[in-house]
Amino acid sequence: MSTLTHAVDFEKYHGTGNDFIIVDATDSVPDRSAFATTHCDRQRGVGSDSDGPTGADGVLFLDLEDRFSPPRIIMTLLQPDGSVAPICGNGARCAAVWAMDRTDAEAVMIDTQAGTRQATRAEAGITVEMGEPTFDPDRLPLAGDRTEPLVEESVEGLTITAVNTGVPHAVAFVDTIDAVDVESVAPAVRHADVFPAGANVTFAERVDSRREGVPRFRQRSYERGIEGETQACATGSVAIVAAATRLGLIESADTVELSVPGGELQVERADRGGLLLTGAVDHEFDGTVAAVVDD
Ligand SMILES: N[C@@H](CCC[C@H](N)C(=O)O)C(=O)O
Repeated sequence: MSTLTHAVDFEKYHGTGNDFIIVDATDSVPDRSAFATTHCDRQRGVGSDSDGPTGADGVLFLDLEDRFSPPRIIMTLLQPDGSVAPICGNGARCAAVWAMDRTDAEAVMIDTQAGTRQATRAEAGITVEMGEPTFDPDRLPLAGDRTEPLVEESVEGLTITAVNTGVPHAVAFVDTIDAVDVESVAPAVRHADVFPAGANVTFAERVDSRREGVPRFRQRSYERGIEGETQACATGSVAIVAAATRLGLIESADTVELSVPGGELQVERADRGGLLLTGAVDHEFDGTVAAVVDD
């Protein structure tokens, strides 16, 4: 057997700092996990001619089916550790722009392992359906035969509420988010026995509203699969809104603003149920990298 390499074109996008390498899924990448681990590396991964390596938070393999109206995309997110994430809210927004630029459509349907989500162009970027969060222990999942949701319990010394927003999140409300040493505190919770599939760990601080009647939180998230803090995490933003609503910290969430390290996100309740997330998307650069093919 010989080892060959095959050139793969990519485009690099970010949604409020959560950044992704986008590859057309019709391009042959036999080992997607290895491809993601290699090219997401922050020191040696993809980069632009001017800035050198940037790496990424993941690789989105997108299969565009433009015979449908609205066009559909089958989205598969490979993370830097080689795992597949069922959904990614910021990735979905990037995928939507990628598809809209190819089709001139203003709306697309995105098929993910967590369900189909519609994305539409909005004044502040892209709005994507995020579905209905659940606290159900079986659907999180939580370990054992637990029947009660995990709400404001101490796990590894951190008081958290567990919610699944397409992926599992442990949400901790804190007084001063800048004082949290995320990289020290989060890993034990992310790997806690109560989360058999692991969990993302999202910290939230309630801050003064900028718009009357619109609650506002600052957010920092430590992501499973990246094993570090990211600039934004959309499923985490939705998790904060769901947990804050359940705990009575906010009234029924018509609109909530989230300030993340990479920018601003907004969560709203959708007319047809579930939550919507809106935020900006930027196209960074394009390039070509190698995928290994065993012959
Ligand atoms: N960054 C994402 C979430 C990606 C999935 C997550 N790391 C997991 O493995 O659960 C977002 O914007 O939602």
